[in-house]
Amino acid sequence: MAHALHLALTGNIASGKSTVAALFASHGATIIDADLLAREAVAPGSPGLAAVVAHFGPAVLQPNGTLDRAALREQVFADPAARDALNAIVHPDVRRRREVAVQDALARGDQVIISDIPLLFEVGLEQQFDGVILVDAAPAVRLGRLVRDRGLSAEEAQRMIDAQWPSERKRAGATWIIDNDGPREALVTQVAAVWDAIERARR
Ligand SMILES: CC(C)(COP(=O)(O)OP(=O)(O)OC[C@H]1O[C@@H](n2cnc3c(N)ncnc32)[C@H](O)[C@@H]1O)[C@@H](O)C(=O)NCCC(=O)NCCS
Ligand SMILES: Nc1ncnc2c1ncn2[C@@H]1O[C@H](COP(=O)(O)OP(=O)(O)OP(=O)(O)O)[C@@H](O)[C@H]1O
Repeated sequence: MAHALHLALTGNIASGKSTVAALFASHGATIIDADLLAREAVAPGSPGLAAVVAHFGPAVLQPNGTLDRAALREQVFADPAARDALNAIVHPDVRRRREVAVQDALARGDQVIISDIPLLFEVGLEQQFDGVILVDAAPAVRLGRLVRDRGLSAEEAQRMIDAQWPSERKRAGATWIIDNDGPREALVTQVAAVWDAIERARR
């Protein structure tokens, strides 16, 4: 009988994970997005936000009480110790939220659950999944997207790229690899091929 699978989707910043996740969703996958869970963990009024302000100071708050993401980003990508401190505040909560979301999906009878986890390998979570889908693109391509689509300076974009493992190391640990250096259209066929392989693995 077919059984449910819980897969991880990962890839370095601006590789195209969210774009690929949307394509998997159109095939029927349930997507659990760690970046979204990380935002919930520091929502206004949350203990997570209070912990961030206690550590980083009130300068990371906007006048309306929400997190000033750009201000925090500048601090954490300039300093590995600051990044570790932020990760230690946010990651345990993200993990709890993901476990709840996975249990909810399984209880609904969802058959293909894909957790989008940017830092899967850095954090060492890859063994917890039935398979790992890696989205990859060359650093220069990703840098271009960060500058073009997110309005970052080249220096800040490079610091974010440098805060993650090089993709060679991630490719070695992936079950399936989707290359996204080319046009968006090239993703459709690659995602369909991985989806077929997932369906075969469920049987
Ligand atoms: C530093 C923050 C405030 C910057 O917010 P911003 O809106 O600019 O970016 P966003 O959250 O959309 O993240 C964009 C990408 O940055 C990269 N990134 C984010 N945090 C980290 C980190 N701690 N280490 C390495 N890369 C990271 C990921 O590739 C992520 O997809 C935010 O990224 C954050 O709270 N990070 C800590 C939580 C975390 O680790 N998130 C990543 C997955 S759980
Ligand atoms: N093949 C492509 N060609 C051009 N632009 C692309 C392509 N794939 C994705 N993009 C764009 O690049 C940016 C990053 O893509 P996306 O948000 O899917 O990546 P991500 O890996 O989820 O990023 P992040 O790590 O920042 O969350 C987006 O603006 C997206 O529209």
